[in-house]
Amino acid sequence: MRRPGTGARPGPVAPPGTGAPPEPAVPPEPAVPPGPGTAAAGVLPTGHGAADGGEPAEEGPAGATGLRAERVGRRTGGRLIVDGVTLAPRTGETVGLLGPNGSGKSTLLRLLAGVLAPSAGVVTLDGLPLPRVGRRATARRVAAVEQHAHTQTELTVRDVVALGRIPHRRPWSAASAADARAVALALDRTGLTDRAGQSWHTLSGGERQRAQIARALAQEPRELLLDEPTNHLDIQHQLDLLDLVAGLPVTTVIALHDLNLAAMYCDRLLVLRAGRAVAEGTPAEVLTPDLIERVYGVRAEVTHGPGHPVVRFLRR
Ligand SMILES: Nc1ncnc2c1ncn2[C@@H]1O[C@H](COP(=O)(O)OP(=O)(O)OP(=O)(O)O)[C@@H](O)[C@H]1O
Repeated sequence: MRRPGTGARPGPVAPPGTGAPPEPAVPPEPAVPPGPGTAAAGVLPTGHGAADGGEPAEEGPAGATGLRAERVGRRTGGRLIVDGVTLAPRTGETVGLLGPNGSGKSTLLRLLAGVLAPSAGVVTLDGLPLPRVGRRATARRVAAVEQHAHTQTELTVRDVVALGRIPHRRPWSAASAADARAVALALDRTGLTDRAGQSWHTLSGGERQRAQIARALAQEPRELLLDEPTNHLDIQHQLDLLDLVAGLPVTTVIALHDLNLAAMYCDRLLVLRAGRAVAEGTPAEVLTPDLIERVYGVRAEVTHGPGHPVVRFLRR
């Protein structure tokens, strides 16, 4: 991810690590059931199969790296809600997903995470379709934070963050010192260390959001999928969170509504409208008054200072 004003890219990708998308669901009703049957599934890492003990990870074709969506489509209720979208983030970059409400951003992220199965096209990890990668192996690579986490279970913040370690642990094994370190580091990076013992249910919306990010960090992913992660955050925490993500040596796909934050923090943008990709490129290439009016129906001025474009909306 780019740090605002620097244009700097992160270094090499971190060691494998993390996270867990659930086994891709199979049509006709493609939502994959949440993680291994626990009431905490709502806050579980997307897809990590705690119960699917260690299937060997298959190797993909040489040279194919990272998470890619190739011409993916998703039909739900007789309607194509994602339609032929290709997304191939380069290693270490941050791709912003933009588009109006209902344009398909969350659905695309869920397809990338393997939470939903595409009804057309394919999502691959290092060149292998996700179903062949297996959900546990995918979970060690890909962490996803959805918009609304929930759980019926009484969990502390530390418990929630520790869920991110499940893909790395052998079934039924106790947490290791490395697990404890990863959890402590994730809590620290998200400013939640002093909330670690607090009940999840008593957290504010913004604190829950940060706890979910901490859970994803504890997964130590190489690919991070974030669905409007700044939603509940005050401006300081928005910037802190995006700075944090910018400093991670991971490839990130992030759905954002704030065009200026997208311009500040993303290397590339993909704009969706009615499920289709309508623009892709750098923020300076994509964020034009014409595009903003066509996609959002809003007039805007765009100025190009050093670093990134700045969008100013005009009254109708
Ligand atoms: N399970 C479902 N059944 C029927 N329609 C669905 C289902 N899931 C999503 N949709 C529809 O698909 C479209 C895309 O939804 P999605 O949540 O991907 O959009 P989005 O771009 O993330 O929206 P927002 O910015 O409001 O979060 C919406 O019109 C939504 O109502």
